[in-house]
Amino acid sequence: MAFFTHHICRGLSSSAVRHVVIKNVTIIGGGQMGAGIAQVAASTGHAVTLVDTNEDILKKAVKGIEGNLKRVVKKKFADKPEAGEEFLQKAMQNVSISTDAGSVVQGTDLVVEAIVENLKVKQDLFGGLDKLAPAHTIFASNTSSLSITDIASSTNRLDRFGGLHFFNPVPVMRLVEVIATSSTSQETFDSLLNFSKMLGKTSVSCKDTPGFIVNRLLLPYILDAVRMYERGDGSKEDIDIAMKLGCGYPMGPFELSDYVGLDTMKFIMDGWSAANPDNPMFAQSEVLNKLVAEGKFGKKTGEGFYKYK
Ligand SMILES: CCCCCCC[C@H](O)CC(=O)SCCNC(=O)CCNC(=O)[C@H](O)C(C)(C)COP(=O)([O-])OP(=O)([O-])OC[C@H]1O[C@@H](n2cnc3c(N)ncnc32)[C@H](O)[C@@H]1OP(=O)([O-])[O-]
Ligand SMILES: NC(=O)c1ccc[n+]([C@@H]2O[C@H](COP(=O)([O-])OP(=O)(O)OC[C@H]3O[C@@H](n4cnc5c(N)ncnc54)[C@H](O)[C@@H]3O)[C@@H](O)[C@H]2O)c1
Repeated sequence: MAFFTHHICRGLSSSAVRHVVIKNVTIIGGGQMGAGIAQVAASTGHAVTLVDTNEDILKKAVKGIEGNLKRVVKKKFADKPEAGEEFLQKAMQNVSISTDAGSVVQGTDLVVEAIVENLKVKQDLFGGLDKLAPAHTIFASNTSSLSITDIASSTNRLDRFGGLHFFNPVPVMRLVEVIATSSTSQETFDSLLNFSKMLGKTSVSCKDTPGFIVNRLLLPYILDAVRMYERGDGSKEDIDIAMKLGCGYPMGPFELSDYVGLDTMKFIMDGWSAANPDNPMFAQSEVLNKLVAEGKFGKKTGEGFYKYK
């Protein structure tokens, strides 16, 4: 069920803006991003269905969400344990899981996709859901690097399609990039901005340009660090220490790469390399290719640039 509200948008003087109030959210992809988005949406009162093709991943995601929320409750409700327990119960009741995206989108206001960073796979998913979701349902992708316009092209709801780019770990990082394509309607864009606000996030408005704002600047930095290491100009440990202590970053580029996932990083690089074959920045990285070929995807598999076991 969708609700429409009218409100006066700050900065737009007297123009009334309509937006869909998002109550029911379907999040597709139960990996690190999908689980994080589900946690935040459920704990801010949204009815969330988390979907993955793999049931074990969904069970692990729910366990992770519960564990994270217990930590939050312990800290935030230290002197009100009963209120904390109620908050936890409510949030967990807001989460359900499914392996069948097609059946759950029928009652949803918003689909947020956080599956593998591959254009064809995302297009296939959205193309199928477009035929099943109600007309009012907004589709959004959490892609790191792909064009929202390209992903949306598999659907007939270009006006109700945008980008919601969250940051890892979602419960901690305060930003959401809200991306409008040239076809995204103002109502859809305002609905996505409002949803981000409801999640307690700060949003920035982005055009559908490669990497939006953050990754357009972050990618060259991380890739330059990998090249520096490959040339032997610095050890990964020293590069990480240098950026943490020299720039005040919470993680160095290799720690951050392991945290993001080297499989995802390679998908991003390969995609940009295909689109920009003459740009040496996206040339194949031997080190990255080797780690990914060995299944060393970073923190999530227990080893990447560093070992976590
Ligand atoms: C080549 C391509 C490369 C580009 C890749 C792009 C990828 C993508 O598109 C964009 C990104 O996301 S870019 C990536 C953007 N991301 C970054 O840049 C991240 C950079 N790293 C950081 O900001 C920090 O190291 C962390 C926040 C991860 C950990 O903080 P710390 O101080 O070292 O350790 P701490 O003291 O343990 O934790 C502090 C608090 O956080 C809480 N918590 C932790 N993990 C949690 C989780 N999974 N869940 C929930 N909560 C979690 C914890 O409970 C604690 O809460 P409290 O209430 O204070 O008790
Ligand atoms: N990792 C990050 O730091 C980060 C940050 C921002 C955005 N992103 C983007 O978010 C997306 C997901 O990244 P992640 O790190 O959570 O990946 P992940 O590998 O942790 O999770 C992806 C999940 O999607 C599932 N999946 C794959 N195809 C599916 C399908 N057709 N239907 C349902 N589920 C499917 C997989 O089983 C897996 O559980 C990617 O587009 C990535 O670029 C990642």
